[in-house]
Amino acid sequence: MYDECLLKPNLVETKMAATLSLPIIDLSSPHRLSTANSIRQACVEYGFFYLVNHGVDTEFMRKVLNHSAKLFSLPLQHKMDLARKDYRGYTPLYAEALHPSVSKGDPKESFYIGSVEDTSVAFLNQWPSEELLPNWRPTMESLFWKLVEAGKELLSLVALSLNLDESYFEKIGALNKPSSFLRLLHYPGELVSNEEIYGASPHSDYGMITLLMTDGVPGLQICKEKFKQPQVWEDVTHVDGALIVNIGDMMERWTNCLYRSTLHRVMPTGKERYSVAFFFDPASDCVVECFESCCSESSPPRFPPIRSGDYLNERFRLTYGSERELKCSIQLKN
Ligand SMILES: O=C(O)CCC(=O)C(=O)O
Ligand SMILES: [Fe+2]
Repeated sequence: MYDECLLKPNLVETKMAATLSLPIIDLSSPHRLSTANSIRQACVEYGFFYLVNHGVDTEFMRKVLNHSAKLFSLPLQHKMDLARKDYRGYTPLYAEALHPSVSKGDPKESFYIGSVEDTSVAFLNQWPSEELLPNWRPTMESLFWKLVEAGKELLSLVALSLNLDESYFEKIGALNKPSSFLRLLHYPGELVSNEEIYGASPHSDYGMITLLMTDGVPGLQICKEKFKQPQVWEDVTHVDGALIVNIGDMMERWTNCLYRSTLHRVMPTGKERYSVAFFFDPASDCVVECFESCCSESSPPRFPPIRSGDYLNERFRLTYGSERELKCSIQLKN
């Protein structure tokens, strides 16, 4: 699917990347049809847009990023006490690459929080103790709930944008215990070697939609035409108070590639950077099958139906290997 030359970007080309003006979508607008139309245009053209009035206020976003910075500044041993298990917890530097064929992991550390909404899995989450990081867990739980709320609201507009009933995703069971994940990210910033050409290697997200919070430090780039060579990368700048939303691979399958799951990456700038990604994915038993409004006789479905859980498991396996492999890579590094 990816060309190898993608992995060796020319740094000159990178520095000269053009800056995009992505569409801004107002989640609270009463003009739902025109908002849905703008979403459609954004998803067809970019697969990315900014979301404003989404219910997570700027002050709270700052608080979340501060809490995230506190976690990552803990001594490594404290963080390793929360090492990732069942896809939840701390992942150290270089332990994973978002592009499956990058041999060395990405120079970033992350902390994963799985659904707090689904009580059958919420207990799997790992939390720093209240003594170590006061108010950390309630802050992240509150963020989780706010993003679930924003995600559901946004999906009703996405359904409308595809000429479907506003409650379509609910009706097909996608939102009944959605498999959502928060990924707190820290890119340390200092360039350790010339080899480290990425903060996060090129990838598309696997799921339905991603809502991303950034701290203002640049680095995020997108490539609209993932199969075209040479690839053209454009900068996505931070907009204060806005979330950056992107379409994932499952939504691309659902829409028969009408909506793009756009390739993106994070380039290192030498500056420390924090971000928080919220992956809002369908419930695992929801079947992802081309929407009727997205196929016709002349444009038949390009992908067979697939259970969301099966699809995600396979993508996770390719990215993370098994949890056993993760433990080995951690031991080697300490
Ligand atoms: O850190 C960022 O800005 C993007 C992160 C990202 O694309 C991801 O975690 O999937
Ligand atoms: Fe991503």
